[in-house]
This record gives sequence, structure tokens and C-alpha cells, in this order.
Amino acid sequence: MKIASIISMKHDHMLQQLPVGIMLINKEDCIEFANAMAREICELDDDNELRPLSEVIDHPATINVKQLHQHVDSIDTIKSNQQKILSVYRPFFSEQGTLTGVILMFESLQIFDKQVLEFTDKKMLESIIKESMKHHHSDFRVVMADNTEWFVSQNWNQLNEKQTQRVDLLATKAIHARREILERVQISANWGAGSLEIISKPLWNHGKIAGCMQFINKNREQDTEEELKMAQHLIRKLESSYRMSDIIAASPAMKIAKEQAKLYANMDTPIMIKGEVGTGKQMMARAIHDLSEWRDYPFYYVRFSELQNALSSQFPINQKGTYYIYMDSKLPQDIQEQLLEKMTKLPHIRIIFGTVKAIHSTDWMDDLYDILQRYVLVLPNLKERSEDFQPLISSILNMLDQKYQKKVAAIDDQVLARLLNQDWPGNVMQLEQTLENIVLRVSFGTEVLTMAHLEEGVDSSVETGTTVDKSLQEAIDQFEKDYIFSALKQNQFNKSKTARELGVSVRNLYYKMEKYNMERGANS
Ligand SMILES: Nc1ncnc2c1ncn2[C@@H]1O[C@H](COP(=O)(O)OP(=O)(O)OP(=O)(O)O)[C@@H](O)[C@H]1O
Repeated sequence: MKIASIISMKHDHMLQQLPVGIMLINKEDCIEFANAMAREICELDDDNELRPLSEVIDHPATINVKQLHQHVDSIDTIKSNQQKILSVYRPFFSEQGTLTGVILMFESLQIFDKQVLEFTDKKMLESIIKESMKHHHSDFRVVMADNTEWFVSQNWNQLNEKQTQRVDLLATKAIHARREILERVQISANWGAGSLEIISKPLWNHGKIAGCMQFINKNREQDTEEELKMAQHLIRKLESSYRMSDIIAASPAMKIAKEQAKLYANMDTPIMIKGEVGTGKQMMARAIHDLSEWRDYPFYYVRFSELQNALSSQFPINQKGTYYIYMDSKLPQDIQEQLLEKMTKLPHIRIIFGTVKAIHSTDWMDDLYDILQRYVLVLPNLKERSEDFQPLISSILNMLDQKYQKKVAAIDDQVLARLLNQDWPGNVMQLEQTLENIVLRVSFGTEVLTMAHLEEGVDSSVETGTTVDKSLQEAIDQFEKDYIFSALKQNQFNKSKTARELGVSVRNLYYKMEKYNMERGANS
């Protein structure tokens, strides 16, 4: 049986994508299959299958592999261009255990040397970092420019999911902004009381951004006061930031929810807002507060899990204002009783519940369950609000413009179609994060987001602005990358055609694509 047919079609795509040369050699020492990288390194045409391997490589070691049934490492020479390659030959067995052929994996020695050099650089850096750690109490990590985490100190993993996302975003920001960013974030239970200070510093290597180093300092009691002030300031800002008019409602389901909310705002009964994560429950609660008679009093955000820990003497619901209570856990009977008492005896408080889960009568005291069921407002998932997409995207881009001054104003129709078809488990919040990630990566001057931005996560537009925010080399690289990308696109990603058009060898084109992190299409 042919070995190429044993390695089924589904593996073919994967083999094509691998950054090393791969060839399948049959028992007669003929090439049955060569992936894109192998063809490129050996300068083979597409129809080279079944050509004897000895015509391509000087004295291949297949004989030894077949005799010894063991893998052989070697440095070989390519006949056509005398290039050296670093090869590994492995015997390939059928399911019955008989030898079917040989798998040859290889890498150009030139590329290998480059990697070794980079690795050595990193090794040196690693030892410096380890040394500096002995004298530093911060937890820290190093993220490379391609977003891979290269070094992480021991306690770093104690970050919760939300903090991790935030810290990841800060790393990306620092890399793109090429400057140090300092941010303090809210505490997580694992770290004890206090605050976290996150410092994200870009790392430079030979004048180019190589990545980012992030430190986390745990500031405990001494920072609490400052933290409190900042939190109050933030809360005040947030309190004033949601009006009913801020809520985008072009879809029928959202229009209904908004009308219902306006109605409920004039009443003083408790309300329940149901909706998946990120559908805008808190935003809606704030908008209701803003329209209600409690608008001049504070808006409090309380979680059920916090109520559970509260002693009755300091039950957190007692001040005049609106309480948005996020139902993140079940409530024990005694806390339910206290809550019910507050709701019935304190007319100066307004309660809005928010939940992502269904409410089951068995979990609740009858009276409380009745209240929870009475005035319910349901926020639809983003997927059910296709009419809201376009206005939401415009509003998010506008908000991102204020935040980053990138001036990205729109997305093209293809991107819109893709976003509409995608699943959004995190709803509007996820849409915001997705757009923020893309906007952060595109270069200044990009006005419309295209599929290239979406798929690659990197910018492919030609810089049009005159702002000098890059070194000359970076600007040249950016131009080269954009130019190659347009040429590839124009030729439906056919590498040979593109290389011919650009006047470079296919090999050189692949090298550039690797350098600029461009996808290798399967139709090379
Ligand atoms: N209709 C809308 N118009 C404008 N912005 C919206 C809309 N819906 C949601 N958003 C935005 O989506 C983000 C998430 O909203 P919010 O935090 O209120 O969601 P949530 O349902 O309370 O989330 P969670 O369940 O995680 O607490 C906010 O930034 C909010 O501004």
C-alpha cells in the first residue's frame, strides 16, 4: 500500500502547514509526497512525486534506515543548489508492523542556525532574569512579540481568568504602544486584601520590539486607601455613564426590552434582568437607575456571594439608592429572610436583580420567589440581535477611538458577515474585546477593518498617515509585508505566481512569509 494513502487526506493539510520539510519515501526510495516546505527547500516542482530521492539529495540515508529499522540523523546536501539541510530519517511501519517506507524530515541549515542564534539570545536573557529574580519580589513574566509566553515566574499563575485576560491585553498594548504601561487592578481572593499593580514594559532587541516584560506587585494594606479613592472615582464615572439613550436597540427584541425598562424605571418594585454573560444586564440596570426617582442616589453593585458572607449587623443593603444584585450563587435561607425583610421594610431602596441562570422555585422562599418572577426583563443574546450588530460595532469603534486614537471607523461587509455568523458566548462584551484586540494591532491610519485584519490579527493595510511612530526599518518591514500580502491576495495565494510577479524566488517568498507571520495557503 502507498504510504501517502496511509497518511490520510485529513493529515495532508497539517503536513503542508508544518514549518519543516517533510517527504514520504517509499520502499523503492522514490518520493511519494513532499510538503510545501520540502518542495521549497529542494526547489521541486509540484509534479515531483515518485521521483527517486537520490536525484534530489546527495547520498540519502534511506538504505541505513531500512536495514536498521532505526532513525538516522544526518546533514545532507541538496543536489540542485548545494544547500545543506539537517535531516532526520525515520522508518515508517504499517499497522501490521511491516516497514512501508521512510519519513524524511528536514530543515534548512541556514534557518536552523538563525533559530539557534535566537535561542542563545533567549538563554542569556533567561539567566539574567533568573538572577534579577533573586533580588526582586515581584512576580513577573516575559511575553514575546508574537504573544507567546516565554517565561513565567512561580506565582504568576495565581491570577484569575479575568485578571489574566486583562494582563494579556496590557502586554499587547505595551508592545504596540512601545511604552511602559502601569495599571492597578481590583484584588482577587487568592492574593489577600489590597491591590495589584501591573507594570508592562516593552523589551527591545537590536532596536526592535522583541516582546514585553510584565511585573505584578502586590500592594496590600498601605494601598487600600488609595485604591478606595480610585474605586470611588471609577464608580462615580460609571454611574454617570449609562443612560437609556446609550443602549443600542435596533433589533425588535432589544426595542421591547428597552421599552419595558422605561416602564419599570417609573415603578418602585424589584426587577429581575435575565440574560447571558455580557448581554448588558448591568448597563440596563444603570440606565433604569438613571431614569428612576433614585437617580440622585448611589448605584450599588452587590453579589449574592457577598451577601452570604455578610453578618446581619452589617448587611450591605440599607442605604438609600439602587442595588443591582448579581445572582452569582444560591442564597441560604437565613440570608433570603434578611433580604426579604430589607425589601419589604425599607422603601428607600430599589432592588434590581441580574441573573444568567434560570430561577428554580425549589431554591427560594415562596415570597421571594414570587417577587423574583413578577417583573422580569429578558435581554436577548447577541446572536439574536443581528440588527444591533452594525450600530454596536460603530459605537464600540467610536469608544475605542477615544481610548486609543486609532481612528478605525468601520468594518467592511465581509467582516460584518463573518461576525454575524460567528458564535458569541460572551455576547456584546466579547464583541467589544474582539474589536479592541484587532484595533490595538492595526497600524495608525487604518480606517476600515478588513478580513485580513480579522483573520491574521495583524495589520495588512498600507500605512497612509504621515505620523512617524516607527523606526525606518520597521516602516520598511511594514511596507514589504503589506506589499507581499496584496500580491499574494491578487494571485489567490499561489506562491509560485506571486514569487514570479515580485521577481523573487519561491524560497525567498516563503522566507518572507515566515518572517511576517503570514499563513501558508494549501494551494502552494
Ligand atoms: N445594547 C447595548 N448597547 C450598548 N452597549 C451594550 C449593549 N449591550 C451590552 N453593551 C455593552 O456590553 C458590555 C457588557 O455589558 P454588561 O457588563 O452590562 O453585561 P452583563 O450582562 O452585566 O455581564 P455579566 O453577566 O458578565 O455581568 C458593556 O460594555 C456594555 O456597554
